[in-house]
Amino acid sequence: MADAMLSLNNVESAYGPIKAIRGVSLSVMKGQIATVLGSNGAGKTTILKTISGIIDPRKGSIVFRGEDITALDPTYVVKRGLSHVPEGREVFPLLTVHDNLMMGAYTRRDRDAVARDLEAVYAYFPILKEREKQDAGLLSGGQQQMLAISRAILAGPELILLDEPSLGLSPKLTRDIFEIVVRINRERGTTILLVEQNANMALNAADHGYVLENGRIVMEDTCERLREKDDIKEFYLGMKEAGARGERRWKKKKNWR
Ligand SMILES: Nc1ncnc2c1ncn2[C@@H]1O[C@H](COP(=O)(O)OP(=O)(O)OP(=O)(O)O)[C@@H](O)[C@H]1O
Repeated sequence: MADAMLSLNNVESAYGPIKAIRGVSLSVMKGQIATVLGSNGAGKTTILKTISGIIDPRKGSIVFRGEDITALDPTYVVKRGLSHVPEGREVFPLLTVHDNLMMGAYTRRDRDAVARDLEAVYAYFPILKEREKQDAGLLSGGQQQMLAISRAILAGPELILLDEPSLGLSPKLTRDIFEIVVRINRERGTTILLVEQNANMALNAADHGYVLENGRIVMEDTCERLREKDDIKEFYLGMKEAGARGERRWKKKKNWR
């Protein structure tokens, strides 16, 4: 049985009066990819922001590599080995591709290892090497996603938090990026927590999954088993039953079986 690298215990976070996540408990096992599925506004981004210290939770605790990191400053959390790839990438548009990557490594002193990591990300994404002297703002959306993931690797993380890498990308580019994410996990042993609306891609890439609805976890299981569940097929994989019966089932309340 793998160890939990990250655990959230009964975490609640809010924006003023709006409770965005309530009583969220989840674990990410060392060496695995875990995913949180959920539709718009379910609270996926809030979970990641709460883990990385951008938002302080109102309740609950977060343990990373055996240490309580609840509400710690994001800079400290990064130094402990946790990198966050935010939704919308947030690359520095006026810095070159190379300088964006080096921003990821700026707290590191192990220069040789940084140089090896730079070579590794250029091998995963050769287009970044080709364009290393160009401003990041000139890259396409998909290339900026590659850059954001690569910048996270340059921080030398044990765990990467990945917020909707498929956002705004074509199906082909989404597949390509997911393939590299899985390789990063398998080849480098980096643990990954991925939040996604694209359930199909996420359930194929990840080992373990959680379903988030209105800020609460309503289901968890291995991704292999989640793919076989009726509610997941219907509501997340779009495999509606045909005809009137299917229509009735579609309208009925989800009961997460
Ligand atoms: N800065 C904010 N101020 C107020 N409410 C917010 C803020 N950010 C998010 N929310 C609310 O918190 C809830 C959860 O939002 P969150 O962004 O975490 O969801 P999400 O699952 O990541 O959605 P999406 O897939 O659309 O990015 C939503 O009801 C949202 O409206």
